[in-house]
Amino acid sequence: MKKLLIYMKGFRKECVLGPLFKLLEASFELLVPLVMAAVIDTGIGNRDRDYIIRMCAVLVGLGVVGLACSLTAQYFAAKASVGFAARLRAALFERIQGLSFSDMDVQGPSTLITRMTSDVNQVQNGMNLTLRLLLRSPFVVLGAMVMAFTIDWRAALIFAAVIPLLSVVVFGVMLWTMPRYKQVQSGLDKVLSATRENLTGVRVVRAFGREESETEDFERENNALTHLQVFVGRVSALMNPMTYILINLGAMALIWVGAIRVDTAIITQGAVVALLNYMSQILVELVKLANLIINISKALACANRISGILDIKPSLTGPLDGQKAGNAGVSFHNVELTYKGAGGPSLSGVNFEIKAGETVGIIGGTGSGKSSLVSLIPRFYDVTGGRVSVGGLDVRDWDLEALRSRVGVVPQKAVLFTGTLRDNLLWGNEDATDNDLWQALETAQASEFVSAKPKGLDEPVEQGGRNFSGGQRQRLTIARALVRKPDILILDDSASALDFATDLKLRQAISSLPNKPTIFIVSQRASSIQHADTIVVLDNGQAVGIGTHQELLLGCELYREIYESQFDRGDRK
Ligand SMILES: Nc1ncnc2c1ncn2[C@@H]1O[C@H](COP(=O)(O)OP(=O)(O)OP(=O)(O)O)[C@@H](O)[C@H]1O
Repeated sequence: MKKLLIYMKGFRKECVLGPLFKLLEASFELLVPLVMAAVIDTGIGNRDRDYIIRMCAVLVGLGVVGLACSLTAQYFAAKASVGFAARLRAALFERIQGLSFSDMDVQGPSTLITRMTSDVNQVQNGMNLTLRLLLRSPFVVLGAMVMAFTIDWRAALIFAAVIPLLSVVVFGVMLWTMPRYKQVQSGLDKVLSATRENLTGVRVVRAFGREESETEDFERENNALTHLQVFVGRVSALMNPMTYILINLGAMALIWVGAIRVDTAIITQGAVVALLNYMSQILVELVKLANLIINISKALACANRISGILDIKPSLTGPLDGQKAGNAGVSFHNVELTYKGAGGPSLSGVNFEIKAGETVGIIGGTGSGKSSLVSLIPRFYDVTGGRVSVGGLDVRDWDLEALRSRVGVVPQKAVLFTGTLRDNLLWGNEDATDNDLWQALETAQASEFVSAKPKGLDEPVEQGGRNFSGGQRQRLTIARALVRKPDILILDDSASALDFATDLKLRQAISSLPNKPTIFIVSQRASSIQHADTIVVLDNGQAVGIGTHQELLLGCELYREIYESQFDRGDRK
């Protein structure tokens, strides 16, 4: 938490004024029982109507001023805590943007979303309550005790007996419930992640008719959470009757002792009422204090989890004076890649060299390592053995930004972002003109359907690009990469949803680009890569064949099998 306090910088005034106004409010509250005592003793005792009205006006005044102080404190506390949370979210977002794919794999997107949302909210809530109540509640408890002892220390001895008992009940329930609330939180996390997974995969769930079993699974998790919540709720609910029993016993004792002392004219009736008021003020504040402690401990746990993310040292950093330019030739030297936490290597002993402007086809069965191989070029992952070079230089010696600005990547999953088509295409190069965008769309075989849209480049893109078909999304992501005019273009199975004719036209258009990039085409279709200058055949993370189509047909059994199986199906073009 300490580390997070740097994000409170600039809110010093709010952190002082918030609690200060809360203390002022509490001071006015502590005066109320005294005024009430005066109304009873002097006003009612002497049947002095004017005095009663004056004192009632004082009570209203105290209430209004107290309310004003409370609202002011709330304003400062909210300003500081909301500002703190906003900065924290921004810092988290920036850190997550800087994480490597490897770091992201370890954390997982669900965890990162939880850190950015509910954890930050919890910390914001904890900060707000701390600013308002951390000083106020103990101040009222102490103040009310002092006032009670000043009124009549003998009668106030009842406080000395009741308050420790009250504290035992309130804090005992708090200590018991705190760890259970943690279990509730983790149950809630489970329900949330089940919901998220189910909603993201809703089409698959329906396609496989899994609605019933998914509902059953969900109900099981949900019922477990409900049982735990009800159980914890019941125990917490015991707190109120127990504290009220104690407070009423205390009140009875106070009235009993007070009556005797009023009879013997040691204290007045008003003083007894004031003592009763102080007792209930103490009760309310003890309950608030217990809630505050629960909230602070929850906030601290969340703050530690947030710190955990902020503390991650990005595992990928480029040297500050790294390589910024070079030709677009790519070479793999004895490359090995083992993902963090994976049992074995996903790539091993991969060697090949590609000259600038050549086209490389990468083919192999599912899970053979095709995506892993191309992800090493823009340094999405670092090799765990050997080296990958671009322009003759190890990618780890490149300035990371410069390296990535030269590579256009079209990932397997076509992802578009909410906005317009233009917004999405400008991701490739924000300075691109409309003419550049249309050229990229033309090459990506997307200009026809984009120009048919009523708003053209200004056509809205809904979340995830769901208002476009799979094939249209693929072509738009290819256009986005082309807008960058990359020196190296990686198409990771990005034409899988296109028909053969469109796929062919796309490859021809890319190959005839004026400054033809070095192109990596990952595909399961032999037809997509057979005209490449070099084809790399992967099997179980190893390059079992490297050469041209003709060479591989003669010398690589796996390639021949893939080709012939597709040829037989008539896939060949
Ligand atoms: N982020 C990751 N963390 C751990 N293991 C991974 C990760 N990505 C891929 N793998 C593993 O590495 C191996 C190669 O995966 P990769 O995605 O490169 O295969 P692929 O040939 O592109 O497969 P496909 O054609 O199905 O997309 C697989 O066994 C996969 O389980």
